[in-house]
Amino acid sequence: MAASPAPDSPVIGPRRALVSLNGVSKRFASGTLALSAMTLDIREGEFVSLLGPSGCGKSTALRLVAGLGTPSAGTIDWPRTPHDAAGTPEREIGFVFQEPTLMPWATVFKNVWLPLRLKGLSQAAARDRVMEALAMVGLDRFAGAYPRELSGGMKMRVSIARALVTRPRLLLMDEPFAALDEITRIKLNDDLLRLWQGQKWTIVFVTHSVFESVYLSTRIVVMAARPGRVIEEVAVDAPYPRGNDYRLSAPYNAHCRTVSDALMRAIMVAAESK
Ligand SMILES: Nc1ncnc2c1ncn2[C@@H]1O[C@H](COP(=O)(O)OP(=O)(O)OP(=O)(O)O)[C@@H](O)[C@H]1O
Repeated sequence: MAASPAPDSPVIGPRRALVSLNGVSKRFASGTLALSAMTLDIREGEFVSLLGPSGCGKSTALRLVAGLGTPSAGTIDWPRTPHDAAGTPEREIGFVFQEPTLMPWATVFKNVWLPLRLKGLSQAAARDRVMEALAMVGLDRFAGAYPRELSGGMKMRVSIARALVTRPRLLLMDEPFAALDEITRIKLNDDLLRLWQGQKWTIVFVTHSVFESVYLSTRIVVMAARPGRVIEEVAVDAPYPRGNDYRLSAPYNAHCRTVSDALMRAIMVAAESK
């Protein structure tokens, strides 16, 4: 079975909640109950994946955590984050979408500068941080390039750099690698883990892939649809750093089987509630 986590592994690291969802539901104006009574603590340093079939509310949950919309019921609490005078938490988040959504007319540098520019930082004042973010994703030599000159994987790296440039504590990633080919995806999975370990972020990662979730995560939240809800949680106790040996190991396969079984149960529960 799985080896014990290393002493400094995030699996057994600090356990304080950075953000807590308490009975969060979301019903859209169309009447769709996208999320029903979701309760989940995201603890500092965790890599949590939300896994489930299409329509189970993964993106809705992520968007609510980002403050892009409000819950219809329940609360999202940031117990360790300062709040402004109106009581709004000063979320320090970065958001990465499935599409890189880069400005085609702007250089890589200017794309990554955007969040700092919106905060009022001039190009000169932002330069060091933009270059630092580009170096993190291995693209500092491409600061002057335009998106059309980049491969799909490079565009996604730029999108990640743009999310990192504000130095967020929480990185929210909505199926960021789903549109990439297998080899690029494996490479970006490895790079993301390396960055996560180095920078000690907290990550919430939405995916459809059992294999990707087991490779990356400390914990996997399996969700079902109609209505969107949490069905099971699976802790992945394999130590980091994880690499190709882990991908080919018996513990990895065992975790994939456990998570795959949970996903099948989620699909069946949703089918019964049709
Ligand atoms: N703005 C909206 N207005 C109305 N319904 C919505 C809206 N956004 C999402 N939904 C519905 O809410 C449900 C959950 O959607 P959501 O996108 O969160 O699921 P998901 O698990 O992320 O799906 P996928 O994996 O396909 O991206 C779906 O039935 C979807 O059609």
